[in-house]
Amino acid sequence: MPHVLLIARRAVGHLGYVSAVRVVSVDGVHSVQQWPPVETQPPQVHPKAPEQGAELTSHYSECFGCGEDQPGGLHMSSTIGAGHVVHSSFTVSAEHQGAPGLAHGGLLSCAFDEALGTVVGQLLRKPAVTGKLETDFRRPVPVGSTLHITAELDGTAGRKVYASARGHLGAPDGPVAVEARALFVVVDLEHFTEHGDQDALKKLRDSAREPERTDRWDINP
Ligand SMILES: CCCCC/C=C\C/C=C\C/C=C\C/C=C\CCCC(=O)SCCNC(=O)CCNC(=O)[C@H](O)C(C)(C)COP(=O)(O)OP(=O)(O)OC[C@H]1O[C@@H](n2cnc3c(N)ncnc32)[C@H](O)[C@@H]1OP(=O)(O)O
Repeated sequence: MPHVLLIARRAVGHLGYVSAVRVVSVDGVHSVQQWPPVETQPPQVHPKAPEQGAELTSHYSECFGCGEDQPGGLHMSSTIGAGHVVHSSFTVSAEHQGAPGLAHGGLLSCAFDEALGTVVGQLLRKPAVTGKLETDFRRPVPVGSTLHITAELDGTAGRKVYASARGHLGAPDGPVAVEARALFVVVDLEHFTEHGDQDALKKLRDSAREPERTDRWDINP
């Protein structure tokens, strides 16, 4: 029976290097995993990042994770927490099932991609994409339940940004049902202009210029 135990989160040395050490035991064979997997610098929150308590609006109205104009999306909402943290919530509906009455694991991973991308994008205010996403499913997540996800910036190494998240079932202090870790890679805006859809990019730029949306990230400053 696989078993994972989070045993330490510590600051090391004058650089403030943050590391979590996980002992993973599979069929009695133990291995130690370090997170972040490389030496990192403490994340530098952008001076224009939203303040603690700010309720975030969608970064893109057609985003599958948070967009209000995406009927089949997850419709997640997020709030800035203390330090390097964002709190997000995701309510599982019948459209998200994988087994009768239970959330599909891939959709849960998607919710964590969104929560982790939000903490990276909103606090660093740099364009970044998911390079790697790892998810641990600890408990079944029933339809109708809400996952309260706390995502945290763990450190940066050049263009690499490491973040991790825990999803509590039913309440912010409920049992942990899902955990995830991700590597995001900071990219130039050309990543989106070269590979993305031009009409959709124009829509995003136009909405970012709306006066009431000055809280939005400067996609094209
Ligand atoms: C997506 C929406 C963005 C819209 C922006 C608008 C507003 C933002 C504001 C707020 C944001 C709010 C919310 C965001 C919510 C959700 C976010 C969802 C994010 C996604 O869902 S996004 C879609 C899925 N995502 C992709 O579509 C990426 C496809 N991919 C690529 O585009 C390239 O693959 C890329 C760019 C990743 C790297 O390519 P590259 O050529 O630029 O750089 P390179 O390969 O050199 O990697 C540099 C260093 O990362 C290491 N590295 C890379 N990948 C690794 C891996 N898998 N494992 C271990 N290490 C890895 C290398 O080993 C090297 O490390 P080192 O520097 O040490 O050598």
